[in-house]
Amino acid sequence: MVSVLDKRLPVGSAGKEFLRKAFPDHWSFLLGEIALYSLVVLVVTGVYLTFFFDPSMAESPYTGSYVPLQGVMTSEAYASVMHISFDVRGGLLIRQMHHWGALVFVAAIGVHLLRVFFTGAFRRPREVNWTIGVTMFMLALLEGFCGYSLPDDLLSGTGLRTAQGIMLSIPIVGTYLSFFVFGGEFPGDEIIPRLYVAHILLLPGVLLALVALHLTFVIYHKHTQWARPGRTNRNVIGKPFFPQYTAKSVGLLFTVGGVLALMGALMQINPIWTFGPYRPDKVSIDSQPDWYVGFLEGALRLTPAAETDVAGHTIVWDVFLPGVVLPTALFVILYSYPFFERWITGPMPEQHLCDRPRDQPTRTALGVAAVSAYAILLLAGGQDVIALVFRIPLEVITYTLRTALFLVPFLSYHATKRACLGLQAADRRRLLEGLATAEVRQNTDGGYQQARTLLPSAEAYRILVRAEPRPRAHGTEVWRWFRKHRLRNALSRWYFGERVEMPATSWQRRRVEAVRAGPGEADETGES
Ligand code: HEM
Ligand code: HEM
Repeated sequence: MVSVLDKRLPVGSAGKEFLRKAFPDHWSFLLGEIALYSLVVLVVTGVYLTFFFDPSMAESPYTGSYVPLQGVMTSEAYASVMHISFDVRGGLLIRQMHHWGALVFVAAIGVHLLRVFFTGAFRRPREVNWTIGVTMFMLALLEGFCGYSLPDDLLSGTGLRTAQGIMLSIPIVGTYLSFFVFGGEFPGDEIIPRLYVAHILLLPGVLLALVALHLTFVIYHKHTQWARPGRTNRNVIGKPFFPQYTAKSVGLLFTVGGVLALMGALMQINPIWTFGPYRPDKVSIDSQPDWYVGFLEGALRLTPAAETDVAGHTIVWDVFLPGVVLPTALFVILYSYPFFERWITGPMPEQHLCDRPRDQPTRTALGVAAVSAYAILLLAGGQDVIALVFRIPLEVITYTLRTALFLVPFLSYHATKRACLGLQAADRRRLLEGLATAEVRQNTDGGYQQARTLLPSAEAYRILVRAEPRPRAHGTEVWRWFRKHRLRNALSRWYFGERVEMPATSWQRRRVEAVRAGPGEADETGES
């Protein structure tokens, strides 16, 4: 069969080259794969759910097997999810796997994004793949929100109401947008069928196409690797794709599937029967969105009320800023980050070695500050739960979190930058002083000294091989004073200005050159 195909298609040669591709090993490179495999679980479980889900908002009295709701008017959508949960064989398990899968999927993407950010894996030539990643991240959030809205229970209706409020807050076009999306007044009877098409066809279609493109780029650019003797900016050292890497990756697929099955079987999620079907006149005070929308909910809760009337239009700042400006700003920053860093770095060759976060103090500090701001907004999303559990007045929590939102990122930025520089200084000390041994030596004056050995070459290599962008001073003496260059130079000084210089004695450079030129490890395949 293989030879028949081989004679007709270029599978043999292309396949052989692909199967021998080297993939470097590191646990942090598994995060992208966890995202990939939870997406596989989502597609498989999602297809099963489509067999039973009915995306209709037509209402009728509930007649299913959950006794407390019998006779209550519900939509067909709600009744079908109740049917999946109580009557379909394995329905609740698959539904819970689907929901847990969604939570794990977005979490894996988030942590994968942070890995790529902190190791600088978005630098040339991977900027485009970063951009594709950010688009997938946005689509994943939308996909999760659409899915969460499908069961038409009180929680999903509350979420949709919030989304409509955010749409309405957009000046001038808000009302038209809301009418367009909902097909008239909220909630109408169009929104669930529309979200359904988006959820099972449109968004997964685009998402899967982008995942394919993303992985093609990973193969085309080759994967980044951590600096180790033999690993340079011009080669890739790792396990061949087949059989070693494939075996590991298939193992991970089964692990992700198994863990999600266990979670679906053992941990209840989104029990829609506790809150009942959505009714526009009812609001659930317990409602919490899925975790990945929590930061928006938190931002809405923390922003103080403020309105402005402009030419007969009311701008509701406390909804517009957190609901529209914040997510837009987040994605604009994410999209432009690699290009911003490149702009202040100036021309650099391709970068295939991962940065150690400590070697880029400003980038690492900015990342930690952003994560801390995100964590505070997420906490604010559950401010009512915190008030209830710890019996603290809601206002106290709100004011504390408002202050923390400004203070904590500022402090984390400076603390992280100091910590990175401190770690660089510790590296420098280890390079200069070597490692302490168990031997104690007596000198000619009778004093005692602990003997030291040179730092092992692998470790010296890791410390010394680092990308070394310097603050830029663009242009000639005259041009440098032009505003464009002044801003760029100032940003470059702030970004790259602080670093601990490593000793560059000739013996150390020679050692690095020696290991750099040396062969890779015996069990691994190198590829230029
Ligand atoms: C990125 C991928 C996906 C995410 C993040 C996601 C997320 C979700 C979430 C959170 C729910 C609510 C579950 C609940 O009832 O508790 C849901 C429902 C649903 N999803 Fe997805 N989903 C994804 C992909 C898919 C795909 C590919 C399909 C089908 C081809 C699908 C079909 C469905 C159906 C039919 C429902 C309604 C049934 C129900 O709520 O139990 N999903 N989805
Ligand atoms: C559906 C979501 C995603 C999937 C399934 C996915 C999958 C993967 C996989 C399997 C890899 C190779 C292994 C690894 O480095 O972890 C990878 C690499 C990469 N991903 Fe993603 N990813 C997703 C989202 C993102 C996002 C949100 C970003 C950034 C904004 C991103 C940026 C990158 C980059 C730059 C690489 C190359 C890294 C390197 O060579 O070191 N990806 N992705």
